[in-house]
Amino acid sequence: MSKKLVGFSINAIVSCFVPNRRGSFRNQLINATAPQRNRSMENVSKVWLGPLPEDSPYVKPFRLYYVQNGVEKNWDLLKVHDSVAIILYNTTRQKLVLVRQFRPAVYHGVITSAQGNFDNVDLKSFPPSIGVTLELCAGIVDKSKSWIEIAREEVVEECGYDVPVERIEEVMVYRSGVGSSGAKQAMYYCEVTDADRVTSGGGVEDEIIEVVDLSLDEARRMIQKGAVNNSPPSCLMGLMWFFANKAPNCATSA
Ligand SMILES: Nc1nc(=O)c2ncn([C@@H]3O[C@H](COP(=O)(O)OP(=O)(O)O[C@H]4O[C@H](CO)[C@@H](O)[C@H](O)[C@H]4O)[C@@H](O)[C@H]3O)c2[nH]1
Ligand SMILES: [Mg+2]
Repeated sequence: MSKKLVGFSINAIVSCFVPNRRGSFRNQLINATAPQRNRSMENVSKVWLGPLPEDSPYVKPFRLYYVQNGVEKNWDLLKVHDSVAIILYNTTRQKLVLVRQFRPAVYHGVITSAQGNFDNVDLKSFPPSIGVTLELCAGIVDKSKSWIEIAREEVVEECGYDVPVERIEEVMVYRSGVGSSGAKQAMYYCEVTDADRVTSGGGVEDEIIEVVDLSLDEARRMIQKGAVNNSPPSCLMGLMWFFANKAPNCATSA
C-alpha cells in the first residue's frame, strides 16, 4: 500500500479509523448467539442529514490540484477505504452465497432520484426496504493484514464459513468510484461446503447482515437486462465472472 497521498499519510488515516472493529473469532461465536441477532435491518424509524465531521473514520474529502498541458486543474476527491469482495459458491447446496444489508447510501440515492432531495422523508412512502441491497460478501481494508486474510475474515464474519486462505482465489483487482475516490477493490472466489459453516454469519458488532443462498437460476435472473435492483456493479460483475468461468455446465471451453 502506498504510504503518502496529497499531504496526508494513509497510515495516519487508517490509524484514526476505528481500531479492532472486528472481534476475535471466539467473540464472533459469542456475538452470533447474542439476542441482538434478532434486530431487523428494516426497523428504521427516523432519517435525517448532517454535515460530515472532519474526523470521519470512513470518508475524507479533499481537493487534488494538477497541471495538465500547462493548465492548472483540480478535482474534488473522497479518500475512502480500499476493500475486498468475495464470490462465494456453496458446492453442497449448489448455491451462491450473497448478503443482504440496509445501505444508507443507497437509501439516500433512491430517495433523491425520486424526489430530488432528502428533505422530510416520509418513511411510509420510502420504506427502508428500498435501501436494502443484495451484494457479494465484502469488507473494507482497515487493518494491517494481507488482503486475502481480510477476505477470509469477511467470509466467516458475514457468512459464517471458516475457510483457510489457500482455498481463496484472486479473481481481479479494479478501481471503483473513478470520479470520486479511485478506491481499490480486490475480488476473490471461494468454494465452500456445508461442512465449513461454523456460525450463521451476520457480521460483527452492530452490523445487521442476512446471508442469502441464491440458486443459479436466481443469480442468472439478477444479471438479465432490466433486472438490476440496487445491487452494486461489483456484485453483478462477480456473478457474470462466475457464470463465465465457474458455474457447473457453463464454463467456457478452450
Ligand atoms: N462506509 C461506512 N460509513 C460509515 O459511516 C460507517 N459507519 C460505520 N461503518 C461500519 O463499517 C463497517 C463496514 O463494513 P464492511 O467492512 O463489511 O464493508 P462494506 O460496508 O461491506 O463495504 C465494502 O463492500 C461494498 C460492496 O462491495 C463496497 O461498495 C465497499 O466499497 C466496500 O468497502 C461496518 O461495520 C459498518 O457498520 C461505516 N461504514
Ligand atoms: Mg461488508
